[in-house]
Amino acid sequence: MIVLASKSASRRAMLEAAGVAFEAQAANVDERAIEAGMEGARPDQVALALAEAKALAIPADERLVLGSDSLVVVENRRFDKPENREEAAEHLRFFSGKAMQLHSAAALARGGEIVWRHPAVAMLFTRELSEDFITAYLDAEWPAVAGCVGVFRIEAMGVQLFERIEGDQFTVLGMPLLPVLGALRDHGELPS
Ligand SMILES: Nc1nc2c(ncn2[C@@H]2O[C@H](COP(=O)(O)OP(=O)(O)OP(=O)(O)O)[C@@H](O)[C@H]2O)c(=O)[nH]1
Repeated sequence: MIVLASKSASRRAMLEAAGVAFEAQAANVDERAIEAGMEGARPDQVALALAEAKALAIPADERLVLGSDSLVVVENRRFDKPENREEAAEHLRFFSGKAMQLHSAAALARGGEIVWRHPAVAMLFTRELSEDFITAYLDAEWPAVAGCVGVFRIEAMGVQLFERIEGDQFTVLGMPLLPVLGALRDHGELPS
């Protein structure tokens, strides 16, 4: 059985639906401190570093530990999860009419060493969002989207934000599940 170093309901749901046996433990990682030390790094490098830090944060003897991280980039600005509803509205106003890169990375650790890592990115094209829409959207989706980078749950009303999406659906949900399953097979955690 692997350890999922995450408090993310979306990541847990992906592994459960895929039939992966796992135990979830939140990883106690200071994400802001790691990001602060990576000024100038590419967003895929930051997401990978955070995924690795989470995977390494759980002492699990010889069990595989899976860490993952997602972040959003719009016009070279990086966005984490909104702190409050006002910030969520600000994020949505900025995203309006723009292309959003959603980086989701994953890493596996065993015995305190990273044994596999994978960055992934999806492109989401946000339509022009009116102030009335933003208010009605947050009336319906706040605080459910407080834990979601990009201020959306694609499987819920978040889909109304976009005109077009390019990329893997799991990357959008927060973890590149297909490469993760391949790595679990390679490490004997899933039948080939
Ligand atoms: N339900 C849902 N969650 C999403 C979606 N897109 C991104 N997320 C979530 O947004 C969160 C991104 O924040 P992270 O810092 O990577 O992860 P976290 O939620 O803090 O959880 P940890 O893995 O414990 O760090 C993750 O939980 C993603 O699963 C989506 O479309 N739907």
